[in-house]
Amino acid sequence: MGCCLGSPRDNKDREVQREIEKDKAQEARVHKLLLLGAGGSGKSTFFKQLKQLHGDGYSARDKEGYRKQIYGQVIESMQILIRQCKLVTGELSDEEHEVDERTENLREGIKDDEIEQYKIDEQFAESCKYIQDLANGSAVMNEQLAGHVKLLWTKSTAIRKMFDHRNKICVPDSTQHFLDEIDIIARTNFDPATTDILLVRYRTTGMTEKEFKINGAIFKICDVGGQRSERKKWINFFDGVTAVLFVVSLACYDEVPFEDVSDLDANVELGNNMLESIKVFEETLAFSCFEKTGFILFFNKADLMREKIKQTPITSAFPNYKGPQEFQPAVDYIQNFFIRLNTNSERETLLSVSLIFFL
Ligand SMILES: Nc1nc2c(ncn2[C@@H]2O[C@H](COP(=O)(O)OP(=O)(O)OP(=O)(O)O)[C@@H](O)[C@H]2O)c(=O)[nH]1
Ligand SMILES: [Mg+2]
Repeated sequence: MGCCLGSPRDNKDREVQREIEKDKAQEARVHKLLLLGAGGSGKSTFFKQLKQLHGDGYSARDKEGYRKQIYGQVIESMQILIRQCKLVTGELSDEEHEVDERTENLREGIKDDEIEQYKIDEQFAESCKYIQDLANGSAVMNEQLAGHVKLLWTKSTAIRKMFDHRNKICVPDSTQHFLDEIDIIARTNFDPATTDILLVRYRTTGMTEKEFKINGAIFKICDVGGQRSERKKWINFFDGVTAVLFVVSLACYDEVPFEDVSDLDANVELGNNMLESIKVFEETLAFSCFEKTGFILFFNKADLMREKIKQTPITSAFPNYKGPQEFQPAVDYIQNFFIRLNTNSERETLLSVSLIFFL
């Protein structure tokens, strides 16, 4: 036997060692980027955009999932709009009313002599009942349902008026897009377009990861849920993170957090999504495992903010802001506010980027 030939066992060990080293080298080449941010800030939308631009696009299975999410959003939004109209006009039974006690702040935004305008006309009673009777979490669509949705959306002034308060009742901005297109959505062969896929609102649970090759470098991007209950799981994904991509919605400064509307045990003290976002950012910066981790801040939903600032000043979240209620100075203020929250000089400089949205 030649001296350089080892036993089969030695050979096997060497092979395993080689495999481990190969894996390590491969891992070292992969940059793990963790998408963090409060619920609804736009993490999954960014992830979907990457999938479209740098991944293999959306499979038939993905599209089937998005189709259901769109049906779910249409139904849930309509149920909320009907329910809130009934709440403000005092038409809910005592039992139902109790559940919705926390949305009383909505009443503050409506003058007493305007309340009657939120009463859904009797002619829409059947449509309201049909939609309200659908089980929680329904994600179905058919001609009859689409007919009821369309009738309420196009003919009921109360529903339209309630939609104007969507920031307080957790109806996503993008619901308008889907309600306007209800005829297309209801077709049996409805094939969601890229815009539909990017606009659909679906609260992430758990974590989704995917590798992307961008300009020769390999990035593993991890998308997690940002709702309060989801944030408790974040720590499980902190291993080996190259950088945190922290997403902030510029348009959330007048929105009530989802949990403050839906969770009876929630601490509603904050009551504002921008303050929630600031709190989450501060908490994330404070994790000891991120002491030397680079942070990239993404300021998102600039298109919505540009419109919103014409009506609503940012002082609802930033009472010390003294600048003009105009897009650019307000955005500069918000970006600086976040950047200054990083007091750790050892951490790589925060980079502030505005996401360019797809529309
Ligand atoms: N108009 C507009 N809508 C946006 C933009 N970014 C995200 N959205 C919409 O905002 C909603 C919430 O976005 P998501 O990506 O689901 O938010 P998220 O951070 O993943 O939320 P969670 O999964 O709950 O943590 C979706 O309906 C998106 O289509 C934007 O730049 N402009
Ligand atoms: Mg998400």
